This record gives sequence, C-alpha cells and structure tokens, in this order.
Amino acid sequence: MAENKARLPVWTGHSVEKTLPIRDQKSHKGTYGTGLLIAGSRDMPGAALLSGLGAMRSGIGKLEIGTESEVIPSVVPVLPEATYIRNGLERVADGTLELHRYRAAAIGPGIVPNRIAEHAIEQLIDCDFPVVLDAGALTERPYNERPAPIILTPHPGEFSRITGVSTTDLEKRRGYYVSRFAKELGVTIVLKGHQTVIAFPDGETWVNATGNASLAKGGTGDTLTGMILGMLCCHEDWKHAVLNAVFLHGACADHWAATRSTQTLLAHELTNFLPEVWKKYEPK
Ligand SMILES: NC(=O)C1=CN([C@@H]2O[C@H](COP(=O)(O)OP(=O)(O)OC[C@H]3O[C@@H](n4cnc5c(N)ncnc54)[C@H](OP(=O)(O)O)[C@@H]3O)[C@@H](O)[C@H]2O)[C@@H](O)CC1
Ligand SMILES: Nc1ncnc2c1ncn2[C@@H]1O[C@H](COP(=O)(O)OP(=O)(O)O)[C@@H](O)[C@H]1O
Ligand SMILES: [Mg+2]
Repeated sequence: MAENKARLPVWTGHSVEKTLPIRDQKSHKGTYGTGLLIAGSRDMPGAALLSGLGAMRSGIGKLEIGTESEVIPSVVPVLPEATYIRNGLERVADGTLELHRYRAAAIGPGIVPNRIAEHAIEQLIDCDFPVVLDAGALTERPYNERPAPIILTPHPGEFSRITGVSTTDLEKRRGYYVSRFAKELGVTIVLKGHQTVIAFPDGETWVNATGNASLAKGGTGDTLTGMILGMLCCHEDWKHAVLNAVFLHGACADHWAATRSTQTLLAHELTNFLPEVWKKYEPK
C-alpha cells in the first residue's frame, strides 16, 4: 500500500515567502560568497553548464567551476559570468586547491565516479562549509560529524545505489526510507521525483509542493544541484536554502507547463524562468 503522504508536512509557497533572503542594497558580490562547482566531463559537458546556470541564477556571489579543460569552451559562451579551475577535480583530490575561501561547494553532475572523484569528495567533506553531492558523487560511503551539512540529491536509482533499498520498495515508502537514511548517515537527503521529499539528519522532513512531469528529462537534476549551491550562498539558514531551491525549481517547471506541453521542456530553460518565478514569492 502506498505510504500516506499526509503525515509529512508540505513546504508551500507561504513557507518560501517567509524564508527567502533579502538582497541588501548595500551588498556586494562578496556578501554572497564564492561557490565551488566540480562538474562536467568530456562526454557530459552540459552538466557543468546546467548546474552552473542553476548556481549563478540563484543568488550566489561568484562561481568557480572546476572541470576538464575541454569542457570550458562549451560553457563560457552561455555562462561567461563563471570562472574556471582547469582540471578542478584533480586539483581538489590532490589538495593543491585552496578550499577555505568557498562559501559552499557542489560536486557530481557529469562526473564519472572513480578513485580521483572519491578523493576530491573526501577533501570537500573535510572542509567546514556545506557540500552538495549529486550524480557521480553519489556512491555508498560513511559520513563523519562535521560543522556544516552534507546534502545528497539522489533520484530513486541513485538512492537505491547508496542504500541498497530497491526502487520498488523505496517508491512504496519514500518518506520512511529517506528519513531513516538521513538520520542513519547524518546527512540531508533530497529524494527527487514526483513529490520530492527532503529529510534532514535531525528528523525534520518535508514534501515539496511543486514540479511536474516536464522535469522527467535529462539535465533537470543537474540544474537543481546548481540552484541548491547558489541558494546556500545567499540564505542565512541552510535548510531554507535547500527547501526553497527544490520548491522554486519545481515552480519553474509549473510555470512552463501552464502554457506549454510537458513533453517539451529543456533543462536549461528552467533557469530562464527563475527570475520571474522567484520574484512572485518575494515581499511585495
Ligand atoms: N547533459 C548532461 O551532461 C547530462 C549529464 N547527466 C549526468 O549523467 C550521469 C548519470 O546520471 P543518470 O541519472 O542519467 O544515470 P544513472 O546515475 O545511471 O541513474 C539512472 C539509473 O537509475 C535508474 N532509476 C530508477 N528510478 C529512477 C528515477 N526515478 N529517475 C532516474 N533514474 C532512475 C534507472 O533505471 P531504468 O529505469 O532506466 O532501468 C537508470 O538505470 C550523471 O553524472 C548526471 O549528472 C545527466 O544529468 C543527464 C544530462
Ligand atoms: N514526474 C516528475 N514530477 C516532478 N518532478 C520530477 C519528475 N520526474 C523527475 N522530476 C524531477 O526532475 C529532476 C530529475 O533529476 P535527475 O534524475 O538527477 O536528472 P539529471 O541527472 O538527468 O539532471 C529532479 O529534480 C526530480 O525531482
Ligand atoms: Mg541527476
């Protein structure tokens, strides 16, 4: 029997209105910090662009993208605002990149899981800023106590990979499994899909109120990872950053679906709508 979702509280538009940050007229880009994004590879260059667009459209101060050299020329024409760390994955893995200056980091979109990636993830987890782990960074590992959150953003296939729970069992009890493993692993888990569930390690769990099947398309999760990174850099409360990123990501898809076929969305179009959609929830 499908789990009764009614037990979980819903993160609504009103929740977002109460928790969105104000962009102080006297602020400067340093106010919102620099985010580090390790994403993209030669066969998956678009993941770096999609997550980069998500981050730069979501309140960040500056974005540095660590990616393979050959990926950079495909990102710059569409996102000239980001700067780059050539072969950033290797630089993080071998400890030659200064990490303390970042406000938050995200790693995984378009990254091939391997030993170097694992070393880079270990280095980031050793830092004291929030780290988002997605896609190629979602492999089974323990997480030690640290001063800032680790945020995993698996779809059901990735969740199954890191927990051993079959997607069939998972889909019957999403709320139960995501809350259980968030507590057991001591991390935040965003279990994506229809009615995304967000579970924090302290047991607090929410269901997202937005989104639709137009998001069932490659690249939309990479986009969300970037949006979470950007919002971590501009929200005081990191939990609100995660919840509001998931909500606004789905709200952009809902804006699309209001007048267009849900068969047709391209992931990069989500961030074209974010300026207008975000505005709707800001204080009038
Ligand atoms: N433009 C780019 O550069 C893009 C780059 N991308 C990069 O591709 C990399 C691989 O990421 P990925 O998600 O595409 O593949 P993977 O991790 O193998 O997981 C899929 C497996 O899980 C299973 N599955 C079960 N339930 C599921 C569900 N509800 N939703 C989804 N899957 C579900 C599913 O089983 P199936 O039902 O297909 O048998 C399948 O076996 C990653 O680095 C990502 O960033 C992409 O973002 C696209 C655009
Ligand atoms: N049927 C659906 N309804 C609502 N949201 C969906 C649906 N299918 C997928 N999504 C959303 O789309 C995104 C897919 O993430 P993911 O599978 O990681 O994409 P990719 O890795 O290809 O970028 C997630 O944010 C998920 O919540
Ligand atoms: Mg994904």
